[in-house]
Amino acid sequence: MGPNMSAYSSKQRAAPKRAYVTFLAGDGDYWKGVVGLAKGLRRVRSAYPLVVAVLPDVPEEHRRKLREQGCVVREIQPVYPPESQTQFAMAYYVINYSKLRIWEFVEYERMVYLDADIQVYENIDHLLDLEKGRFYAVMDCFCEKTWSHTPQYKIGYCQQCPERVSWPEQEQELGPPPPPYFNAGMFVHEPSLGTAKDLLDALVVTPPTPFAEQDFLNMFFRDVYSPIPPVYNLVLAMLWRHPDKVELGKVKVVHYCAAGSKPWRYTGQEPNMEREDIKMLVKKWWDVFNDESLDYKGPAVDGEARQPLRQALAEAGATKYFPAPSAA
Ligand SMILES: O=c1ccn([C@@H]2O[C@H](COP(=O)(O)OP(=O)(O)O[C@H]3O[C@H](CO)[C@H](O)[C@H](O)[C@H]3O)[C@@H](O)[C@H]2O)c(=O)[nH]1
Ligand SMILES: O[C@H]1[C@H](O)[C@@H](O)[C@H](O)[C@@H](O)[C@H]1O
Ligand SMILES: [Mn+2]
Repeated sequence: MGPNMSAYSSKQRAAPKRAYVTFLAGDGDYWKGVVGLAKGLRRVRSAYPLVVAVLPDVPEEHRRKLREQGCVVREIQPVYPPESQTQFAMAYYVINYSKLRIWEFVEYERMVYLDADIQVYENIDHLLDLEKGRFYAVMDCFCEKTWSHTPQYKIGYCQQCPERVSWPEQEQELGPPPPPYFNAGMFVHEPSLGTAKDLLDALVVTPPTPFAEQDFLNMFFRDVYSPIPPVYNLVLAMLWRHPDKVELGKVKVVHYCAAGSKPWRYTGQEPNMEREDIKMLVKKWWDVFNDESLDYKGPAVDGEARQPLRQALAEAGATKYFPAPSAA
């Protein structure tokens, strides 16, 4: 190796490796979300690449579309929920729990995770400079019907406006007020094989609950969770549930998670979807997706990264915690 080459590699080693990461499962249309996100990150001149953790069921044709947009495609193995309770909701849990694999991406020191139904409208690279050792994410809203199984919803309590209905102090059955709860569509995390192992160890003894990995991550990171402002993950229901808490002009990241709001499936038929702000945000997403000037023009991105961590995992004796599925 010549002197230039070694200088280059030591420089590479010195630079902290950072990236955005999203997740893709299945042969449906979520790849459109990932392409939109890749172009959105380019539009705001993010300094870091977008890694896509793909499950084995993502067809090659879709992986190619992602590489053509400059994404780093990394195949991950599915994470299965603990046995029993799972049967009819199996696919849902496998999809969501598999997100936990991103803690295995230890060639990156720090990552911002973003769901595929998220778009970034202003640069958020500074999130990667936050103090390490904490888990950063935006607090969720409990007001939509998706929350109807919870005591919060039943008494009309939402952490976004605790003053509306305060948590009953006296009532024994509800217990203490719930700790701050984040939406897991966006968060800042530090990959680590130790944490990856702890997550999977905890998962096998945790019965699945309705919000799957979101509930699980909320439990797991409860003591290190630091809320960040809602502009980093606008959960769309905030627009009609807590309009006083949203300044739409300042929002940096939009999460198209409300029922009927995925831009690539939008019909305008579902409740609240006829709102002008929603129509504007859906159009804004399409404008980025369709903007050819945002297509990737850099050097061809290599085929699948060869999973350098497989070796590391084996050395750490961790493979038994990430078993290959028997058959599904
Ligand atoms: O068929 C699918 C379904 C999901 N996904 C990936 O999984 C992510 C999560 O799914 P959704 O965005 O459709 O779901 P929500 O935004 O309603 O999900 C919320 O609740 C989920 C669990 O209920 C997760 O916690 C998720 O992170 C949180 O934002 C998607 O963005 C996408 O990245 C796929 O790739 N293919
Ligand atoms: O992750 C879920 C999901 O995105 C729902 O659509 C939303 O109503 C919830 O608040 C959120 O926790
Ligand atoms: Mn989502």
